[in-house]
Amino acid sequence: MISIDGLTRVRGRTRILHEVTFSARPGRVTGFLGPNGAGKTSTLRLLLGLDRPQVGTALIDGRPYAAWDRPLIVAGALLDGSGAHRSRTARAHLRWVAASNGLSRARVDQVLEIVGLTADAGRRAGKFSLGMSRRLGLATALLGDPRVLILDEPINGLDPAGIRWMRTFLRDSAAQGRTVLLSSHLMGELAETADDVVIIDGGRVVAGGTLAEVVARHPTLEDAFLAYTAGEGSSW
Ligand SMILES: Nc1ncnc2c1ncn2[C@@H]1O[C@H](COP(=O)(O)OP(=O)(O)OP(=O)(O)O)[C@@H](O)[C@H]1O
Repeated sequence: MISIDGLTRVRGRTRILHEVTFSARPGRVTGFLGPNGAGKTSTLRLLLGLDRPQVGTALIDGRPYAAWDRPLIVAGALLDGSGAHRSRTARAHLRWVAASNGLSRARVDQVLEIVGLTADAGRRAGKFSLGMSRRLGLATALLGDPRVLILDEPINGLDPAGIRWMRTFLRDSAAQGRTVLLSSHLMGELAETADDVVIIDGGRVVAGGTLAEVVARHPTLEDAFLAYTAGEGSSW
């Protein structure tokens, strides 16, 4: 369970998040949507303890992420890139992260298999394509078999087969009882994947609920999104 309550973050003189409040529940995929610069990544960084809010709390299963002893078991995160040093092979990177969290080498081979990188495990991360880097980042997130997944634009850089694979993977993860929170600005993709939707614009939550509640009287999620963000043509 992810519980975000009253998050406010100021950078310099700009308030980039204003009392952001929402939750993401186990067994469900929650889509976190917003135009460019709306505050999605900023919210996810606060949730992962990479930045600190001036006001508010962001909890994973009742505690801040950084307060968990073995965080990889609680939550797996995919932000920008793979997180691997360019000169490290995919397998060496995963073994290093696994060791730091007391996880086995056997688990490294499992996650390589899950994300389809077994054949490339001996290649250096710096030689990976964008899609392969995303897969390696996801493999890292999955190392601890976490009950919560936090993914920033997970399908960026994936080819059509990879997008389909990711969709199925996220749905299966939720079906197994995991909490899945993913940010995106790809409406069609989210309409296929998300159970719940939160829309943020200008650092404020402007809509939230089940997919059906958020779409409501609008023909599609994209129409609802553009109406909530008053974004017809402004940021696309
Ligand atoms: N390092 C930074 N320094 C100053 N301002 C920042 C920084 N990172 C983000 N911001 C500002 O915070 C606001 C929210 O940015 P954020 O990256 O969270 O948006 P986003 O919804 O993830 O956007 P996108 O869809 O473009 O990735 C923007 O106004 C941005 O300019």
